[in-house]
Amino acid sequence: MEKLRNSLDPARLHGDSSVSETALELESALNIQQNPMVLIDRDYRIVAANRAYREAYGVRREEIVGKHCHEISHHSPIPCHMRGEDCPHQAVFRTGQAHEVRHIHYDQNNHAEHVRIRGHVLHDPSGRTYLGEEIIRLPPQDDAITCNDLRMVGKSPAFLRCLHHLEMAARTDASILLFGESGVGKELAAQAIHHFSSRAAGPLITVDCATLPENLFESEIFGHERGAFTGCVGRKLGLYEQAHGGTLFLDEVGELPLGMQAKLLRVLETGSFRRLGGNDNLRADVRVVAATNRDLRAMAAQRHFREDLYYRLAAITIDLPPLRDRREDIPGIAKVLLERIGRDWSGHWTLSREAERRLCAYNFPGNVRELRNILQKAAALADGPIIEAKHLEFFHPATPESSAMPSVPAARPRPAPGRGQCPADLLDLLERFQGNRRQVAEYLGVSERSVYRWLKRLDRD
Ligand SMILES: Nc1ncnc2c1ncn2[C@@H]1O[C@H](COP(=O)(O)OP(=O)(O)OP(=O)(O)O)[C@@H](O)[C@H]1O
Repeated sequence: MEKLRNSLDPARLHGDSSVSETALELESALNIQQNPMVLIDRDYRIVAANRAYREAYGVRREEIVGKHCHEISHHSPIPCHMRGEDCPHQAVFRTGQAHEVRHIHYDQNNHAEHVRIRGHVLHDPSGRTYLGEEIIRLPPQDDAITCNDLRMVGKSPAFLRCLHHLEMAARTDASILLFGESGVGKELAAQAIHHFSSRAAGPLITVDCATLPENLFESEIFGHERGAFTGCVGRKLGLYEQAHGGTLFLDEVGELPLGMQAKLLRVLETGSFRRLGGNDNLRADVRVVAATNRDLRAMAAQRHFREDLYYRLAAITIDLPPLRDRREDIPGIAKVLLERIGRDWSGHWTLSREAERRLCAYNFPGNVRELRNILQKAAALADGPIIEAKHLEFFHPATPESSAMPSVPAARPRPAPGRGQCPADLLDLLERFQGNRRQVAEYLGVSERSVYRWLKRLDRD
């Protein structure tokens, strides 16, 4: 870096005559780096690039020096932060701090690859700042995170920004609150955090707060000793203790009744607990990730959620964008979901161009879960391997062009299904009520917890 710094002589860099000579000198300094590296000025112009960079992107020196970085790596006429991406250039020149992001870069043949970019801050002798971008190329299988055969797919700026936040947050040991609509991928995001964290080799334990019965809360979370209550045989480790050395995922934390919130807060604050019927104060080393589709701050203002618990859970908050705000991801996710359906049903389906266009225009109130539902039905209806537009059944065929959503039919309560039974058309109802589980529950005359439990079961089937 020192050699590089010395080469950054402003008189030579910005003088007319010796730019290429200086670029060559800088380039030889950059060649010390094995990873592709490029030096960029405040105006997004490439000042020099090392050999590894030129080879990775299939470009000659004369083709890139003096060009805008976004033209070369993103094939875009505008800087990537203007397209919604987290841009190291912005961060370095605004804050003067090093910055790391995950992006998709394109080579000369328009081949996309996932990269991690480390943006270093460099100063020339007169104090002028430059961005030194070191590019770490990620292996192809890293374009999706594989967790228990579930893949988190996407390449839109909104998705990449979210993925980047998940990765950065995962590296800390702080508690993380994931916020997003139903079906948007919060559980997958929690798995991704665990996977990226230093606790990845430890357990990931999920607590479905929406379905945990109040009377079993303590024994489920803290465990119990033998004979702690009538009918209790043997000792049981609680979920909190089981998560020792790993991550505890509190799904649907907004559904937790106030009484349980107080008990949860106590263990999160002290890190210590007792099994039911036990006398020992035990400790577990646990990182907490929570998820909700509720506005917990508004709930706290109405005293439906404890404010102190909110702050304990939300050291870092990450919003997961709804699918309609990242439409570019729809074809890629649909492809992966169809592959999965094909594996499960021993078949093979792809989308016709028109079917893909229709999907990309749809609003998806139920997000990725709804997309999967639509594709499953379409695969069942298709009489060959190609899914046509006519096979796609939308409850809300609203498109961005006709953005007014048709109103939801009047929610006259329907007789509840058999006790504990999941109605066959649950996913259709979810679509009809625009992903609103509370309205589905009211319509069915069951608790929201039941709807949540059925949905989770469907995800696992
Ligand atoms: N980016 C993605 N790529 C591929 N599949 C996804 C993605 N996001 C979500 N899914 C799939 O969509 C379904 C719903 O995801 P998930 O259960 O994580 O959503 P959620 O936000 O936790 O929903 P809820 O709030 O209703 O619990 C799952 O089958 C999941 O595998």
